Amino acid sequence: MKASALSSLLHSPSIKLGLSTNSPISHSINIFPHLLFPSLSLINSPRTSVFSNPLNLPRKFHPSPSNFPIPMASSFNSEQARAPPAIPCPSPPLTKFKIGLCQLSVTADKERNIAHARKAIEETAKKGAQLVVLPEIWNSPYSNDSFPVYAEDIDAGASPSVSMLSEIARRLKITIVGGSIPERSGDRLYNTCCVLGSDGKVKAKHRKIHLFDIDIPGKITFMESKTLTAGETPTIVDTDVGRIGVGICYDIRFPELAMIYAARGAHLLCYPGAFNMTTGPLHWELLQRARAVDNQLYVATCSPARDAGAGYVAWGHSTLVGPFGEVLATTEHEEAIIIAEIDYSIMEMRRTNLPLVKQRRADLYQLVDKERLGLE
Ligand SMILES: NC(=O)CC(=O)C(=O)O
Repeated sequence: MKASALSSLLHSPSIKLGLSTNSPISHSINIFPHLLFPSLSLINSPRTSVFSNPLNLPRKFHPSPSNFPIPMASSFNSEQARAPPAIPCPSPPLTKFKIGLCQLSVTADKERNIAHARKAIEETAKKGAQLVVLPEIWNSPYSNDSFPVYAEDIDAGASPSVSMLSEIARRLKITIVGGSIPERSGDRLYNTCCVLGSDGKVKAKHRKIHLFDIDIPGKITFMESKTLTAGETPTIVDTDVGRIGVGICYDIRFPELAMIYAARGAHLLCYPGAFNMTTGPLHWELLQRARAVDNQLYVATCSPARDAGAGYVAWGHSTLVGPFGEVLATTEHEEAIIIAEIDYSIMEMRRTNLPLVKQRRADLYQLVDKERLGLE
């Protein structure tokens, strides 16, 4: 590369962003020194299929101090590993409380499902739970045929399911992460979770961001995108029991969402979810523990109970995982109410034991929260 071409590249805005560790979006753009200095790296680099080498990067590029200056530990700028910088976890309103996970049976009878959920929430609160979590799609069968039929217009106040949650949250003075229901908004349908505060108000509404489209021939094929529209925003909310990040089922497979919640100061992530008989045994617990241990926070999931005769058979196994990746409470596939204790002082202790936040290498990578940066 000629010196003048190199100079104009280095001074172009995109290259400046790529090289600056202080820029909030610097690491969302991949600029590699060997692309600027091809002679350093292209020696012995055979071209192969774009699939095995999608960025077409040279295969034999070995970063070394001579072509990649290694920063001193003090210049890692770990607080810059999140853009914008992570918000420290706020002091939660309480340190210890009981969470209740209602693994409910779901039928084709919506009125029965609502009455049944009401009873289960009452029972869970009686057992001391200050936070109650419901399953994904608890008022309707989980099927593309059912979603339009069972959908409710939450924003129009025409949702018997959310009205029930609101009434019971206010009466029992508890927080409810209301599983999810099919939501109708104009001509669109969403898979939506409402979080109810102890005053009965809807404090947050999360629309499933990642739609579950799966095709494993002979095992499971399901296309949520046939009927549903994806939500557009992460959802994090301050409640009487701490700062909660919400995802629905398939959302748990995307670590970036959980990382964004952690960077926004979440204490607890709640994922109402209905994994299935193919992916459930292998991935359900693994994903929960991964999200918890990576982010050093609590993760709670709540599934419908299994109905072997249903079109979509849920795995069950609602679970609470602690900030060290430990399973604190779980169940099998039948209907169940799980009561477990959350103690945020343990989370603080784990973060002191293993200070991942301070040890991040902002000089090598960065997570960009586009919503907080106003880049959406
Ligand atoms: N049902 C889902 O949204 C997700 C799921 O079952 C899986 O990811 O597997």
